[in-house]
Amino acid sequence: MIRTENLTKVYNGKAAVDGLDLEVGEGEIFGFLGPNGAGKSTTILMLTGMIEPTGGRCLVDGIEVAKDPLKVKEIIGYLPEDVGFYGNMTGEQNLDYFARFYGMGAKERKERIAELLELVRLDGVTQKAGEYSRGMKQRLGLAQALINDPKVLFLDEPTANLDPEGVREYRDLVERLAGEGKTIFVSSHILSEVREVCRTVGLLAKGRLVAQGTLDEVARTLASPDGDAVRIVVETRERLPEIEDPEVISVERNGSRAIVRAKADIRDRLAETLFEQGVHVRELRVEEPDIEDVFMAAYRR
Ligand SMILES: Nc1ncnc2c1ncn2[C@@H]1O[C@H](COP(=O)(O)OP(=O)(O)OP(=O)(O)O)[C@@H](O)[C@H]1O
Repeated sequence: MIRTENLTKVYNGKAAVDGLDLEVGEGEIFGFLGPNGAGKSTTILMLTGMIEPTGGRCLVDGIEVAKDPLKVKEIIGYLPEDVGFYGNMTGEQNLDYFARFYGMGAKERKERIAELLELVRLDGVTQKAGEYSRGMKQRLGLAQALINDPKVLFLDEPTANLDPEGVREYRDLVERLAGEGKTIFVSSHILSEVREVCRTVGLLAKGRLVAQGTLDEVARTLASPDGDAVRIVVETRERLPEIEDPEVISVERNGSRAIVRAKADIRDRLAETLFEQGVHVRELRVEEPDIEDVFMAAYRR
């Protein structure tokens, strides 16, 4: 549903986004992670047709964004990092103003806006948007992003201004929208945020994609200098014998426990070998890396 090919944006001779190849499937909730300044917003601006790439291209639902930005805008919703509204108009009036750009008739606008205000829990709010708290602005931004019932939703740091209750409601909403078949692309520098809602992630650092896949896959790739080596924890009653297996990279012993680093998950074979040698296995499991740790390390790279 979303694809970038060698996507690049250069500002003042420096690449903010550097040869990005991304692929996000239909109905996915994709988390675009990276520290401040990694190039997340710049990528989203290119994907939503707000700025043009210096090189490469991006496609949304098969449409090349730079060639047909208006067509793309019809099928996407976008919540920018800093949402701006007309301060002297209510939330409803702001949405109505925005909805007109989509050529919606008065009746359709009224119904859709009422539905959206309820969805983001701003129904019944009569204040002008200029008096809104940051969290309320964020909610109104989300309603605005949904006005055209988009197929693809781009959310740039959507929880930045929300309180815990707001974050919980936002998560429920994202799940619900994904349940309707929408593709959701969320950028964040907060791992725990992405971890809650996203099935797949891409990690960006200095404009480059460091890893992509499920969170576990990404964590494993980052954790291990030899790519996707599997760490197997083995605890045995007897001393662990030498392991002769072509897939084994190294064995680190510590008393009755050992960490076996292997090119693949060889637990079944290992269990059989140890059984044949009369060694009693107490524990045999794949050690999942601590995600927080590996991401922090990747951020610092
Ligand atoms: N309009 C611009 N002109 C010049 N440089 C820019 C411009 N926009 C972004 N940059 C630079 O590009 C790099 C990436 O910025 P970007 O805002 O895309 O990062 P980000 O990952 O979204 O970070 P943040 O979470 O802080 O928004 C930064 O070094 C930034 O200074």
